[in-house]
Amino acid sequence: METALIGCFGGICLITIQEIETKERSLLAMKRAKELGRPILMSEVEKMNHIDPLLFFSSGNEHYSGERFFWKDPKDEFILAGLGISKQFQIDQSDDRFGLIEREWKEFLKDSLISNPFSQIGIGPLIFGGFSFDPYKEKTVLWSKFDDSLFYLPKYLLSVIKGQVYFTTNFIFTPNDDELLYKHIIDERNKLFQSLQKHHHTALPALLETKEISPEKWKNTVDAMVKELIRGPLKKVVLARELRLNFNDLVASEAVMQHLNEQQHESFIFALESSGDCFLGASPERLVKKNGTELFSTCLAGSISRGHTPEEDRILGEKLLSDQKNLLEHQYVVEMIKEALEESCEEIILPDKPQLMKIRDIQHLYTPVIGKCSGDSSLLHLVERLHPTPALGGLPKKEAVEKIRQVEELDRGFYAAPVGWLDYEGNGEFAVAIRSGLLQGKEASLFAGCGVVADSDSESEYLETSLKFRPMLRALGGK
Ligand SMILES: C=C(O[C@@H]1C=C(C(=O)O)C=C[C@H]1O)C(=O)O
Ligand SMILES: [Mg+2]
Repeated sequence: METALIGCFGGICLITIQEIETKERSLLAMKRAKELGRPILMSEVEKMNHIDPLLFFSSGNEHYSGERFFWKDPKDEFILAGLGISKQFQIDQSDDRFGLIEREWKEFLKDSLISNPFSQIGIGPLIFGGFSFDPYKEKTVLWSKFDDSLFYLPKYLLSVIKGQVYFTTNFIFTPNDDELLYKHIIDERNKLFQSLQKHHHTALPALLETKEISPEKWKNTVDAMVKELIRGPLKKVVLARELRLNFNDLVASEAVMQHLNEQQHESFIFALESSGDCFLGASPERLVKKNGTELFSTCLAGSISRGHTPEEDRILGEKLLSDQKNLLEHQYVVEMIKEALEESCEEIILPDKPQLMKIRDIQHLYTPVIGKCSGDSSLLHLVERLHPTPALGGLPKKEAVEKIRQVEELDRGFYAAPVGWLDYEGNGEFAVAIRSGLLQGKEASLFAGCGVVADSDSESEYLETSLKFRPMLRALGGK
């Protein structure tokens, strides 16, 4: 769509054809809201010149602080940055939280006016958010700003897809709104564009203290778990722990995002703000992506450190590829993901042996999965079937989650759970929120876990979790 200028005088552009269309559409949306007696969404997509998505995210620090999200895929081909909350979707403890989010989103989209002339997924109205790992785990104050399921439709969405920039504005008209709302939104949007001209650079405060939460107790829990796994019937349980960090000033999410973006090229980079806190991370693990009838998932489990030299690194990789304990840890994940996807897929492509995924601080066993599903398969239903895979929960799934609920000291919140987006056409992508942390003012919590099997040794599992803290720790100025 062209943004044709009708009149520009002395650098001030008065009105565009696009604005006239927007105004007409907004009058229609207001009329519809009054007739139907409920809120109506009007969403518009425009093509833009290049805007740095992190700059866009940062530019929201004044007016949209606490209402921002960010998402980038490992290939840098798909980036989303959202500012402001047009509509929030949240659900507390429920057995049907995935289905409820999906139904509420579909219901909300009914009768909406969407102007999107581009055939591209990830533009136009979409919700971004995540789920807690286990809604039945006793809540602590740590995650008080996040509900068990929390998504929002942003007011403004920047999508950078294979270098092309799209800008979506989402307006909601209620039966009581009049033209003033339209004017207000246009003013607000103009202010947002003006703020993009400014340079936003936020430095990180100094890290004063890094505290491991009960490491000895954690190792004892792993030892006890190993004994239980030897007895059966549980085969694998993932146990996680926490680091708590203190800084001399407030930690701005954009400063951490900047570092993650520079330091973690091979990962999904995500951030979700909620009421002043921010959950963010750099995860190498895709849970599921849906693009039309194509599905993509990842089996990722089994880990070893990187070498100091290329030769040492190669030897470590070879060792991982033939290590029975790690291969078993991985195989459990492959079997479960295959079974979960088979229900919705006509065809699944899955290599019979894992390969290596090498990322900055660690290498993993990795099996990519591709599936072909029927067109009406729902992404959130797939997320529900998959979460948690034995890479984050264990095997059997239900018993492992119950065991974690019972023995793990940590309140996982959104850690190790699905985080991602769902658009108005049912396409989207979810990553597993690992290598992540929660920013809370002058403090932060980091999370890391590992797959415990009958063959596990608590000291090496402890060291494995230490490697997994590194990406977030480095991004926060620690070692
Ligand atoms: C649980 C985490 O990572 C998961 C556990 C792995 C393992 O135990 O080998 C490997 C990759 C992830 O699926 C984490 O990073 O916190
Ligand atoms: Mg492991």
